[in-house]
Amino acid sequence: MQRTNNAALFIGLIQPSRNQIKLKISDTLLAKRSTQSVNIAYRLSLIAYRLSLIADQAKNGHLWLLSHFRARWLGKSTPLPIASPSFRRQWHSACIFNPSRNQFMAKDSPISPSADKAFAGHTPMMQQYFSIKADYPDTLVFYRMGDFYEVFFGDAEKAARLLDITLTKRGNSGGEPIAMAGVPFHSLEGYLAKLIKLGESVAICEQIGDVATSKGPVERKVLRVVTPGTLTDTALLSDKTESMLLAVHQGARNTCGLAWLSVTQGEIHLAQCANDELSSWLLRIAPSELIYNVDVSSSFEQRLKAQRCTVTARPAWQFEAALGQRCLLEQLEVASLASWNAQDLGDAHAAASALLGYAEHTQGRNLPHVRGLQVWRSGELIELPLNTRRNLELTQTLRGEDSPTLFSLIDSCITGMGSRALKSWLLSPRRDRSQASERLETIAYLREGTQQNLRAQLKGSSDVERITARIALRQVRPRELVALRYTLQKAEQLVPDHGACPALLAEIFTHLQPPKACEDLLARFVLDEPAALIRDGGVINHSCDEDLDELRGIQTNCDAFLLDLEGRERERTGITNLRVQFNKVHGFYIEVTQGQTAKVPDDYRRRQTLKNAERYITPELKAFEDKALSAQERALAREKFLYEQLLDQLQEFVPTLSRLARAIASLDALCALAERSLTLAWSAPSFAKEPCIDISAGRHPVVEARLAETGGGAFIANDCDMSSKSRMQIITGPNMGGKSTYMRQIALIVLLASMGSYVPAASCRLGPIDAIHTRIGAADDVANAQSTFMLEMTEAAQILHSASPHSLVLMDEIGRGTSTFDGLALAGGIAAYLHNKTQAFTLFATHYFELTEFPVQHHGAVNRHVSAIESGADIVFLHHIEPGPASKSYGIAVAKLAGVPQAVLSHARHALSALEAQQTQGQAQVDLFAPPPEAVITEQSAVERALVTIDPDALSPREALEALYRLKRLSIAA
Ligand SMILES: Nc1ncnc2c1ncn2[C@@H]1O[C@H](COP(=O)(O)OP(=O)(O)OP(=O)(O)O)[C@@H](O)[C@H]1O
Repeated sequence: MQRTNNAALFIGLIQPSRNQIKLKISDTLLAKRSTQSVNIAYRLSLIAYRLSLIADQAKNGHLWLLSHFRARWLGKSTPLPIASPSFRRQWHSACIFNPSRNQFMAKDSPISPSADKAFAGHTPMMQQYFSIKADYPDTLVFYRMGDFYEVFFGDAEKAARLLDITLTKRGNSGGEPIAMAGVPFHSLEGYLAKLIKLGESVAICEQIGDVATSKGPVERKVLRVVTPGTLTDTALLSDKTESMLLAVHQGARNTCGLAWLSVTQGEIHLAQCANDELSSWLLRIAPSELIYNVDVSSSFEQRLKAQRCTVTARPAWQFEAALGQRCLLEQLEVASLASWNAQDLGDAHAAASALLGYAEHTQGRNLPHVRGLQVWRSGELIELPLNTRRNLELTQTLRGEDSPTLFSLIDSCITGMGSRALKSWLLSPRRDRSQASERLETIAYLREGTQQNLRAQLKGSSDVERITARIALRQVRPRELVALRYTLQKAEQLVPDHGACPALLAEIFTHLQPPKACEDLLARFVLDEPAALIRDGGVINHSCDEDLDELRGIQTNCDAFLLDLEGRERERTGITNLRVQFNKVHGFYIEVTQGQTAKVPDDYRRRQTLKNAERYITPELKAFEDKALSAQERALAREKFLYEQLLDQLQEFVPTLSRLARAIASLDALCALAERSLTLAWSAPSFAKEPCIDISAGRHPVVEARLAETGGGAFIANDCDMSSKSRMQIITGPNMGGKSTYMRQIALIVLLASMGSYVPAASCRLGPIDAIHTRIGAADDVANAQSTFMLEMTEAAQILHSASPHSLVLMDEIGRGTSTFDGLALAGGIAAYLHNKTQAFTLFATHYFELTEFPVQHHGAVNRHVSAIESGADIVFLHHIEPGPASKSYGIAVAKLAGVPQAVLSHARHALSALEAQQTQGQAQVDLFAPPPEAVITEQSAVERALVTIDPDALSPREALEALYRLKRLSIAA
């Protein structure tokens, strides 16, 4: 808790926002340590408790103490009465008075009296630093000192290492030189970007007091904490990716509550899931930062820590369902969560309480722009497990690059908002087709020419979504406001020129009405080309404030005034070479050469004597000097004041601007899909109720684009016809023939159709789909101690456990990671399981010829092969999928293509003939797919039969002993 110089005895609950209280108790009051003062403190604490407010200044001073008590009380059913003896006992057992701070502090507070003793020898400024740092023990504290942000001690060493800046030792505090490193204030953003990329968090501590008037160190305060999951600065964020903050709460009975948001978006997301579904949720949300309850089980914690993001434990009291529900109601300004059907999601509410608390803590204020809620339920979305995303190269290539991927191909959005919306559509397709159908209907409409106009008008639009969030958080920069103004002007022209349009588009257009008053306000207040930062001045427009105009007038009229004064003084004194001048050291002065000094009037006061001249000041010039010099400073202060006022006025437009931003994003994404469908000659898919994947002339969009780019020839389109009667394709054919490409293209077409996009095919009819699973290729996961084969089997096991008859499963060369017989046997077993039990739509590519026998006994399976022709020892790939099994594998021909030395090839050919001859001679036919014989069930033994009759709970000790003897006898007899 900050110390306060407030003269009042005490002020309680100064900021009654729901998850922050500032409980200020004046030093003088606490210094008395009287019964009265303690009682007041008790009373305030209790009010805080009764209002169920949570202080977010954990582990420090009173606020920590309150939360600590509160967490304990919550376990009890009755609240403690004011100043009851047990309250007193609790207070004294946990709290200690720290005389050097005039504060009660938690006994284990990092700034307890004992810790304070250690501060005693430090300079006042260092003491201030330590007290601030105590609130942010795990965060780098950037402490503003004039034109620099300084970091000290351990932080300095870390920052110097991470940022490659110089570590120095200066001065002396507490008997030791101070290790420090610093960065200039104007290059803060660059350094922050670097630290955030490395997963660090930074508390920005600014000078908030008046440097001129403060005695001792100027007052400083942490105004915001920049963490990887709560970024708002456009410079630190990727244009096309949201930075998500996720809170995870481990509930009772194997459930988890999830709450997440992007601080720059206006929406909170909630979900509840079973523990074993957590991984797929984490994958889908892809948080940049994850917070969890410090009390979770250690195995749960390990799972969370395995995430590739910043993971932080937060105090248990921050995860509380009742509080979370209240926070949500307040945040959304509603009386009930019923309209989202979210009133019973206790675990998610608990996560939401921590989420909102943490997000507000980092921003240093509440989040007025967050007004939307989206509840996600297991089973609503099509499952896209990690392997599927990776293998299908949806947003990243297998090498980890951003392109060429499916997303990079379809993302022709004009704005960052559009790209982000499109990415989330791609990665969160719904099982229910209504959303996809609406999008398809809109794309069809946009393809009729409208999209070109709209896209042209969207060009140059700014990121309204992020700017709006920054307005709400009062962090917006002047130039962002100008960009917003231009976008609002553009948005006015986005209104459709057509009458009837699809419902989705009509809804988008209703939100595309930019608030005219907001545009006018921006035009009136902000210069067309303002300075980058308000602190530099030159931001507020002319003629919108008289005081500012006057102050600016003084600065601009300075030259004219001085010339005028010079003329008048020359006339008055008769000194023709008299000059009025200015320098930074002495300010304004009148310079008279030594020979003319006798003519100087009485009201001239000497300012400086030079060899050849005297410099004077007059009362009039002094008055002007005061006015001119202070005018600049005052103009700057006035601009800052007016800017704050502007931000106040802009707050009322935040909800409209958020809606506008979402409308622009959706419109942009839909226009991009329309444009892509035209440019890449895609067609509209249709949806069916019965299970089917019926594609004619389907293409792999990324491979096709790549071939076109590199002049690698035309892509060969292929059909796929799967239904409940023909659910499995066994695909064989030469290496490089196109098996993987074919399988992947089917998955991509299914995904594109499910998100509501046109597809790279002549036609596509798609039944219900609940998941896309892939087992394609495998790289050793040495880091996780998994061999290629282990990984292959783990992935196969996951698919066999989770796939359903509505899933699409891609199995590429399963079993190849072990010996031929093991691999073949396993591949046969897996194919049979998928066919008989799972009954998923399965594309099963293999080099085991034996598996081409599979369809003979399994009527839901068919053979397909990729065609190739041999010409001498060479091979030509036709990439065409045809019915029936492949006749040969052409492995040696492909090796030749790859440039394997001739000697190796002849050796291989020779060995191959020998192996084939050996196989045809001595092989008895093995039925690979026959079910295993039933396990022999042996009869129960006498002991086992006797055991069944015993009910241990019903036995007395004596009877138990007798039973034991009886069992022993039976076992000897047997
Ligand atoms: N339908 C197609 N039209 C044109 N080129 C294709 C087609 N399918 C595949 N190719 C080309 O052939 C290359 C190899 O395809 P793919 O990896 O699918 O073969 P594969 O049969 O799975 O090989 P392997 O069995 O060795 O894994 C692709 O990178 C692509 O350049």
